[in-house]
Amino acid sequence: MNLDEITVLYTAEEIQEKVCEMGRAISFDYEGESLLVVGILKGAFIFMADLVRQIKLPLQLDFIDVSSYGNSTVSSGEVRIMKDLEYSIKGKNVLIVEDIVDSGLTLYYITEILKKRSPQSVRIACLLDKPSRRKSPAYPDYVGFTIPDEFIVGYGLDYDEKYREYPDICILKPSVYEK
Ligand SMILES: O=P(O)(O)OC[C@H]1O[C@H](OP(=O)(O)OP(=O)(O)O)[C@H](O)[C@@H]1O
Ligand code: HPA
Ligand SMILES: [Mg+2]
Repeated sequence: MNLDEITVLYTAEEIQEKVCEMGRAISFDYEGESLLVVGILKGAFIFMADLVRQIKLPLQLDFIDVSSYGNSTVSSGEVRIMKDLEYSIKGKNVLIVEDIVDSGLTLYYITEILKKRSPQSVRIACLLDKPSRRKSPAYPDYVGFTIPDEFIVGYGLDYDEKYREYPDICILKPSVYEK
């Protein structure tokens, strides 16, 4: 990892504080109910691991893997399911957990698919929201940080599969990908 390529936007401590806040809000809103938490691989895996430990409700986990970016910083515009959910979501309260909503295409595609499977409810929790780049209607219910139009890495987010393990949320310098 080359630290000259990145600038810290939110530290690991700031992220934990925000994730605790989101966990409290979700626990409050669904009090007395149970949740099926659906993580979108791979980017959401770290956020999901931290978030579920802050949700004080009975819950189950499942994962779906879609891809639209490949090794680029711009969405290809085409979303493909690489791995579907293991369990039925019929009659369940589904909470989709996503690391970032950028063009909104991934989330729009996934919510449309899941809504057709007769869940009791579908809500979305995303850590980062980049509304300036939206191309599809995607309305997250729980948002951690609203961020500017920068390419972000760290805390699960990658550029060309690098930086996912970095503990802070960072801006990737454009000189890295504008070649
Ligand atoms: O709002 P959008 O423009 O669709 O972008 C957001 C999606 O793009 C990234 O995933 P990606 O498809 O790169 O796969 P990954 O999670 O495995 O990194 C990110 O994790 C979100 O899932
Ligand atoms: O800013 C981003 N960083 C990493 N992955 C992404 N996928 C969409 N936007 C981003
Ligand atoms: Mg993703």
